[in-house]
Amino acid sequence: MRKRQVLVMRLLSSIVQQRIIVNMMDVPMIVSVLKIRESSFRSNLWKAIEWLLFKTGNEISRDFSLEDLLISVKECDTAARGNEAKQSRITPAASNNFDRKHSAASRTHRCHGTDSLLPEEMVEHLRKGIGAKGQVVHVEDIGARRPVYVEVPHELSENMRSALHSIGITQLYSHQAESIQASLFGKNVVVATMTSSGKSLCYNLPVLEVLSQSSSSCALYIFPTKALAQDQLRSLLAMTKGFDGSLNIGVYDGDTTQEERTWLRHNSRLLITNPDMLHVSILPHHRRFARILENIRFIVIDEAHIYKGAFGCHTAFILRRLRRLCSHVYGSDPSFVFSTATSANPHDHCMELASLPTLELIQNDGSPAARKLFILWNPFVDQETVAKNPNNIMENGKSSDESANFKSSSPILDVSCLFAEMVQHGLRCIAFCKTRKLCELVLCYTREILQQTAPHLVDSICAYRAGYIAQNRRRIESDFFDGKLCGIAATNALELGIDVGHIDVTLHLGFPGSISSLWQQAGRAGRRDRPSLAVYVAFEGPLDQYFMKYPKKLFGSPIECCHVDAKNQQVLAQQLVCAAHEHPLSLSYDEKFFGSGLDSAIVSLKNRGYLSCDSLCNSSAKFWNYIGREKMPSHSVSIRSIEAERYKVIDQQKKEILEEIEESRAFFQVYEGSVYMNQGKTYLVTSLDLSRKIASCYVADLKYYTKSRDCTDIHVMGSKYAYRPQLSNIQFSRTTARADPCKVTTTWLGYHRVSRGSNEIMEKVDHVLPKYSYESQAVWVPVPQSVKEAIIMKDLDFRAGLHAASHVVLNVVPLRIICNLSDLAPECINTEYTRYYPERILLYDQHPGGSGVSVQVQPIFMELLIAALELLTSCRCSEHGGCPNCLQSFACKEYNEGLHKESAIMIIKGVLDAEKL
Ligand SMILES: Nc1ncnc2c1ncn2[C@@H]1O[C@H](COP(=O)(O)OP(=O)(O)OP(=O)(O)O)[C@@H](O)[C@H]1O
Repeated sequence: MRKRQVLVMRLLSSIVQQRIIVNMMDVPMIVSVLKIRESSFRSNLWKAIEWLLFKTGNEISRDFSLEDLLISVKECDTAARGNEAKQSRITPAASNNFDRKHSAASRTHRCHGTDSLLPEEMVEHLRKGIGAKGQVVHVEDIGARRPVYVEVPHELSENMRSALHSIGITQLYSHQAESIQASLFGKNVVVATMTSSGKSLCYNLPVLEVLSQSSSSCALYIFPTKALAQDQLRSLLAMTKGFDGSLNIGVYDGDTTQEERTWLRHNSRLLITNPDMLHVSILPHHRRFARILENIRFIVIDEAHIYKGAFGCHTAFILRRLRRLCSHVYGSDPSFVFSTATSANPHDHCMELASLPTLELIQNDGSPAARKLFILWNPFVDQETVAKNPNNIMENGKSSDESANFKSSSPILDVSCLFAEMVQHGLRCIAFCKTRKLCELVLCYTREILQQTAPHLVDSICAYRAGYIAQNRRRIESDFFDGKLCGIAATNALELGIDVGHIDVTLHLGFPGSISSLWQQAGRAGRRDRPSLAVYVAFEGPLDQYFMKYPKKLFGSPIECCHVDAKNQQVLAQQLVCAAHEHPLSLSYDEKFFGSGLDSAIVSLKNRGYLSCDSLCNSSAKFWNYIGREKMPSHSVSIRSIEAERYKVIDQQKKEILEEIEESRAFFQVYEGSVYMNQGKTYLVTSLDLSRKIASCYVADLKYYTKSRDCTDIHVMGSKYAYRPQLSNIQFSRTTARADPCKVTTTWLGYHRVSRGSNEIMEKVDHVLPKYSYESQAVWVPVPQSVKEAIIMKDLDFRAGLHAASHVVLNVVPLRIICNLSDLAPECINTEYTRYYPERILLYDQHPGGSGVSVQVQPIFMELLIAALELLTSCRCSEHGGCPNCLQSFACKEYNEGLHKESAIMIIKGVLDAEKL
């Protein structure tokens, strides 16, 4: 009783003290929560206090906020009804899932130890500790690989040998010697060996050898990111310390000052750049680079596997523009060296990328690799799995069956607990997360855990993702390298080979989209000769659960192909305009670079007023000159589908820029009233200035998060208009999937404030923002009218069926195509609107300009429908809204509302039947 009194006193004083905060926040919000609970509030007050005490381990000295109490009232009310697993209205988006389980999970065992552990020891530690419920469903032991060393080839001069010595290398791996010899022989080479297998030396040694033999020879290095370019500059400068000063190695990118640019153009012999810079600066102004282009001996393309999708397609044409200028204007014929991650087709991919006649593939990896243990971790482990697994006997002798009714079921929480474990036990770790938001959440929750288990380590971890300003990213990279940080929650921005020093463990929150990407990420740990650990934590989605069930499919499957579509007519047209601006086009000379589509593309560009020619010559000898209106056509061709318009997110207290965010994301993430996360801290956004493109926010400890209310319309261009408000009467006699250009338009309605504790909507706020539109590509198939009628006859929800069908097709795409799932989105039907939606199953490329995935999906659409039907009919869930194993989707813009499984089954069957007609 004494405890109760103390607590109530503290609670009341806390409420009084928090009045200002309450005022600053949102009084209506608090009142609305109170109203919802009015009837049961008093009777539940004591229960809530006890609940709060229980949650915080009887820590009566802690201050509780009013919101803590309100949330506890709801929690204990829910728990008392024995309904802890109650679904909130908006399950199961990842963050919600976490929040729903967070309070329960915080009561589970946490390790407070900080003794050093080796990666192998960590496996047992996890099995006995936070993984004692059987979450470790598989451990793949990937044995060590012994190095195959060879002598440094005699073709390399004494100068190169001493350069190697200066960086501590006396012997080469066999693949390095093989590729160096091929390059010195003048061949085009692609090196496709494991991560950290010393691929950089494969190009650095032959390039430096040739450049030091001839004082005019030059080389161009192309890296996909600025960070990699800087990393390479550091390695090259270290290697060439003893060289004479004539190389003048430098980075020429968007961060290079005008003076440096001029100096590099005049003096550099080894220029490091990126495809964007080639596209908008170097090629359009090629005369300024005449010295380099006349003497160019090597073009090096690092991380070639990155060049796929729309970016890959543009880069392929940029390389063709570069090669043609070298050939037609400067009389040079450089050799290519590609370095790429292992894939099923590195040779074909790189040949296509640069349109090369020959290319030598080097893939017999001679580098050593230490042992790696690869854990598959399933937070959704069921009794059956646990019972079957003999490893799941806990230390105290109890079979884990006894606790199998526990489902931790929060991958985000599990990754956060694992992250904290690694850091606590001295293992340097990267936690890879699929999205920026997940990355922030993992950081935030890991810090919360460390606050309880090892507070001195809270600041030793941070997040790393796109959006942070370059200066902050460089600081994080060097702090990690120097050991000031021991863990990073990262998106795939850290998947590429930036050297951040030794890493012991990689955590993978969900399947990253391709097996090759998973290996690429896991390869970041255990570089050099130390054993390492990887832990793949599954989401509840079908693909993750499939790999958890059948680990052989993950570890035994060949790595996927990497495709670049250098025949895309839209991209060809855009790039030909740029090429013609640089140097007149000719059918006779340029077909070998641009392919057989050149002729018709030239005619079309002539008709559109971009090209003209001297009409006296015959068609193949004609030269086509650029006559378009834009002074610099490359400036209007976006090669990464990256939007030029960005919003600055500013911390109004510290007056510093936290992030620069793309316009399309800004309206989802930093609207007025939204809760925004950065480096694990939560901020409240106070304004979004559309004219200055600035979002202002301040740090706020909020117990709710926000979800934007919006709806996205897809208008397939060239087809019937998508959103006419009346029913369509078009009958489709036959269904055939099509890939078409489309216009994607998002309309904002407002947002919800959602409680972090209970996941219930606290308040619905309306607001208006300008609509956001962009052009993209969609793949779609019409649904026959007869199917619609049959569904309506059965009194099922047709719209919800369409919505569910597009989800489930999206869910099976990764079974057939290597892609980043965030590239593609399903057409989601908004439940707030009751207007007409076209009868179709549709997926679209999420990035402005399109990423090329829809086009890849089109020929296999029917196979995907068959797989989707299998998935739906084999899933035993009985809810209309399905489950994350079948039709729910992370990508759902409507938070998985308005879905209907039975209706989706009828729709997919109907489309497949119609296709057979
Ligand atoms: N012959 C060698 N003997 C010993 N160490 C080597 C040798 N070659 C390279 N290394 C070292 O191996 C490490 C990895 O090299 P590097 O970064 O070039 O690999 P990579 O294959 O390009 O990596 P990533 O796949 O991440 O791009 C470096 O520290 C490098 O110094």
